[in-house]
Amino acid sequence: TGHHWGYGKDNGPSEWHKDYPIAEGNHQSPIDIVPAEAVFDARLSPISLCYNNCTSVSISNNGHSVVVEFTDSDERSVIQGGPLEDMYRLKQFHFHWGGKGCRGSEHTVGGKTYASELHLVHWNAIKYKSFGEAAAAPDGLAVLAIFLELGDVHRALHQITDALYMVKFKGSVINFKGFNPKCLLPNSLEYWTYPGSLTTPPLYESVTWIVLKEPIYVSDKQMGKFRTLLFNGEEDDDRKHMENNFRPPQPLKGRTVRASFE
Ligand SMILES: CN(C)c1nnc([C@H](N)S(N)(=O)=O)s1
Ligand SMILES: [Zn+2]
Repeated sequence: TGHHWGYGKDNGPSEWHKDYPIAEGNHQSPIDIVPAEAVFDARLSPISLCYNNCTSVSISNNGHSVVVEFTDSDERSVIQGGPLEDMYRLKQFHFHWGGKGCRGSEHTVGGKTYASELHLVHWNAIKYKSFGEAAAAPDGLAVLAIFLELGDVHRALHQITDALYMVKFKGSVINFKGFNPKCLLPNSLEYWTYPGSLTTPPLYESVTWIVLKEPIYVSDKQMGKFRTLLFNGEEDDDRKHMENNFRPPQPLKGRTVRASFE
């Protein structure tokens, strides 16, 4: 039904402000991170990720990305520390990527784009009772962003890319238990952090972004499997490969980006 947001010419990021005026707000994401302008903050403690007995539930194609959902009814997979005052529960992770061989990340670093960007989305379960409630609060969400750079094959990512053929169409969901996202982390947890928003509608300005400096490396073949996903549902004859599902950088509007490292 009706006109829905997406990444095409008629419903893409430049059009979103019509249905979501906050798109032109002062705390929008992603942004271009300029390392030389980031402020080192010695008070920033290390990020603490406790994903040990995390509980993935499913992997699905929501028509915008491929999403791995987690049970967020307890404290089994949480992030804390760093710029965060409270403990945030992992709800889901998903990716943004480009077309063959070209840019696909949402955040950029001094104008450099990466092939893809992984977002681990968490919500503040200390202060709020649900993701929806948290999503409406400035300190409600925390998204950990990890860049994917083209290089050698990433062994752990195979668990994800080998499942993609089963969620080819929008609306497909399959069981995906026992996946622990800590296998997708780079060696260093050094990061930049700034106050921003969801990068897809409803674009709520409720996200503390934590962007890791060190990328993980994945092969072009693995990235190619993301592009076999489709934006459309099985019944839709108008087949469109899922690619370039990223929002370009938005104005910084005077925000300070802090760095956990010198
Ligand atoms: C409702 N949830 C979990 C999300 N809503 N928008 C999301 C965006 N994909 S992002 N990129 O995480 O801001 S994630
Ligand atoms: Zn995202």
